Amino acid sequence: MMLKIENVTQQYRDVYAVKEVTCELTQGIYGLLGPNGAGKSTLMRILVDVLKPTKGRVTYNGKEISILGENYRDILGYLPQEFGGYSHFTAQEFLRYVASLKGIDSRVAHEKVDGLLELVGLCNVKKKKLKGFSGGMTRRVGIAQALLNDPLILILDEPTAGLDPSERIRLRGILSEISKDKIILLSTHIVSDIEYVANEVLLIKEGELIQKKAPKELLAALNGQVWTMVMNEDDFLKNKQHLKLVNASHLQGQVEIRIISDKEPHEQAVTVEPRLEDIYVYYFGANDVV
Ligand SMILES: Nc1ncnc2c1ncn2[C@@H]1O[C@H](COP(=O)(O)OP(=O)(O)OP(=O)(O)O)[C@@H](O)[C@H]1O
Repeated sequence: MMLKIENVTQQYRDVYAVKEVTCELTQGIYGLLGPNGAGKSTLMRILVDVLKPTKGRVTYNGKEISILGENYRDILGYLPQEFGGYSHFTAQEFLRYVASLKGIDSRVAHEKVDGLLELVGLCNVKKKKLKGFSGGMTRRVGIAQALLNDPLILILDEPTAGLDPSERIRLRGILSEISKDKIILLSTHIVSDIEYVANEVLLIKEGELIQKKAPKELLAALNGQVWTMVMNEDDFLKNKQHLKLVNASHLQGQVEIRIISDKEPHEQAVTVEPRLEDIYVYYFGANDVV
């Protein structure tokens, strides 16, 4: 099972939404991580064949996905970023409807739908209309519809958007459970979504794939470059703009900072074990640490 992305580029006038992305995905969970506008949704839309790239190609087991057409869609599950509508349907009706569009036999579909409602924790509200659902509940319906045809390739665009922490944890469990025979690609800009489940993390910046590694390898590369120290507020304010800051905790005139630096930033600074959040700041910066 191999999804191969070769020199995939998507250009809008002078903007490259995706630029020369080349990589191979085999069985496992991949986390696509990048800031807003990095090109995650565009790449995913290309991978599910709703958008034809300006350049490059995507193949599944050696065959171009656009040529595979229906055969490709049969093994594909997709949660788009904007998932909604169908507000007058109940959750169960909606999933049965999608199942019929996917050509699933109605008896099989009824069982499948109930199983998936159970899996995403919506059994007790299956007869309620979608218009009354919270953002997190709607997202879970979206995840269920992507799973209806037991896809071998599952593409989830920000599946955790709107989910509360317990729903996020539940989703991570579901993904691990079903990943044995699938290629799962999920996008997010929230590091903790993929820290525990992704076999590999793909970092995307300004349309380019800048890293594709196991979380452990990404973390190892930052060893010795993550530091913490305590400084007073005045010094912090003076030096703040020169620091690659991951976190700043203010307490009684003092600030405990966590920073990335390839050299010892101060004699009192101590190195700490890198986390994926540090990786994010290292590659993408952080402009909202105060
Ligand atoms: N149809 C389009 N026309 C013009 N520009 C586009 C179009 N679609 C995307 N872009 C641009 O391409 C870039 C990548 O967008 P994309 O939505 O793929 O990013 P993203 O990583 O999914 O962001 P977000 O996390 O905010 O959803 C952005 O600069 C966006 O403005």
